[in-house]
Amino acid sequence: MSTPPLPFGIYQFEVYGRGLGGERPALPTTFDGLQERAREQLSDAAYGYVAGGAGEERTMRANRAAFDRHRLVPRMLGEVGQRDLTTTVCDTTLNAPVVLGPVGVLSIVHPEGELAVARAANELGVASCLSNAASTTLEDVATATPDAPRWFQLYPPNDPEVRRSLVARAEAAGNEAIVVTLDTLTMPWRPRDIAQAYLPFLLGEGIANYTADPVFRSKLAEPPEESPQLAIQQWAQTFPNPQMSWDDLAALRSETGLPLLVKGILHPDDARRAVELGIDGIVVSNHGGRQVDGSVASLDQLPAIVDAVPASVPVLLDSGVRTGSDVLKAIALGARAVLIARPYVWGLALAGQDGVREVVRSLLADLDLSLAMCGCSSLAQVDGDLLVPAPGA
Ligand SMILES: Cc1cc2nc3c(=O)[nH]c(=O)nc-3n(C[C@H](O)[C@H](O)[C@H](O)COP(=O)(O)O)c2cc1C
Ligand SMILES: O=C(O)C(=O)c1ccccc1
Repeated sequence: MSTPPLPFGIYQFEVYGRGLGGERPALPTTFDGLQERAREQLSDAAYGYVAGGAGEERTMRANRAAFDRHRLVPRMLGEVGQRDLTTTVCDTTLNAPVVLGPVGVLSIVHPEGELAVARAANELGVASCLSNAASTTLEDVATATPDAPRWFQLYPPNDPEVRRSLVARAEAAGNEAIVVTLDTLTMPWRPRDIAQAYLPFLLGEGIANYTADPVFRSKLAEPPEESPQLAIQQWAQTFPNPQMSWDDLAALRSETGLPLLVKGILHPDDARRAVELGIDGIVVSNHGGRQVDGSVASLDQLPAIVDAVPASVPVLLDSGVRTGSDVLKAIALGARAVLIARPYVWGLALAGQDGVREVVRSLLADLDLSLAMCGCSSLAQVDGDLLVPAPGA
């Protein structure tokens, strides 16, 4: 008989056990604490790039406020000694409803960047989604993630040949899904980066998937190794795609047999239209408040989008998820899973692979314990009945 896997919540006893020997966790144990420590350690430019958002950062605050407008109502005696946090998204079985979301240019916060994230995800068996704007090639990241689900995120470049080549490579590397992000077809107005006059790509960070791409390379007069500046220029011309249309999305749909999710959806009509095109999953997201200042909180749009698509289409959510109770609230409002970004990026900045692992284990432990104390032993039991509006909300 196989023994059931240890619950994620057991992590707290590991911490308390080490405390008996005088050891304390290496990292701060709250999001604000992590961010504050990272600020002390990183350059102003790198810190601002990760921490910042669009405009006055109202949408970043709106994301947090949206979680605060819902309150959980714990239920007693649910017989919750054995918990199951698994869920399924498209064809991928996840051991927990938390995915490490796509974050580009991680070399600006840690030399091991995306590789450290991939290794931490692999250790935990947690799903991760690699950004196409990574500092490491998708092939190297695939090698670092043999035992955990892995997705690839695409910003469709304005050159369809390069797009097809990236998709073919993502398939060949064994990714289980492609996530196409639609909310970043052009760089947004981000005052912190403008103040630093800092765009990491122009320094050649985060373009490894392009400089390694045979089609992209074939269009260069000289190889990137000999003329990095030329490659950067070509990337800067290939990346913006504000002309992208629904027909282009349909073309992408026809170019891959992998499950295709769209990320950045905030309106139910956009979700419906994507599903009509054969899209397999929706990520409700405002990009962590980094794109349109004053735009709606993603959590506030979640219920309408869940209602708009067939139950067979998984709806995921990101932007502002910080704690286990945030994950529960998103699931109670209809999300199949959530993505996180800045929390694990701060873990990476502070302690590389170990830091990512510690941040993600802590979140999963918090989720597992909160689930139990809400009287649920599986995610299927989490629904709207678990929530009430906060007073005044
Ligand atoms: C530094 C940084 C880089 C990002 N790069 C990408 C990217 O390359 N592709 C993408 O789809 N989303 C990207 N995102 C957005 C995240 O995937 C995610 O939607 C958002 O950050 C979630 O909000 P959170 O940071 O509040 O958890 C990035 C976010 C950050 C903070
Ligand atoms: O910085 C970002 O949020 C982002 O998504 C991005 C945009 C262009 C290239 C890489 C990442």
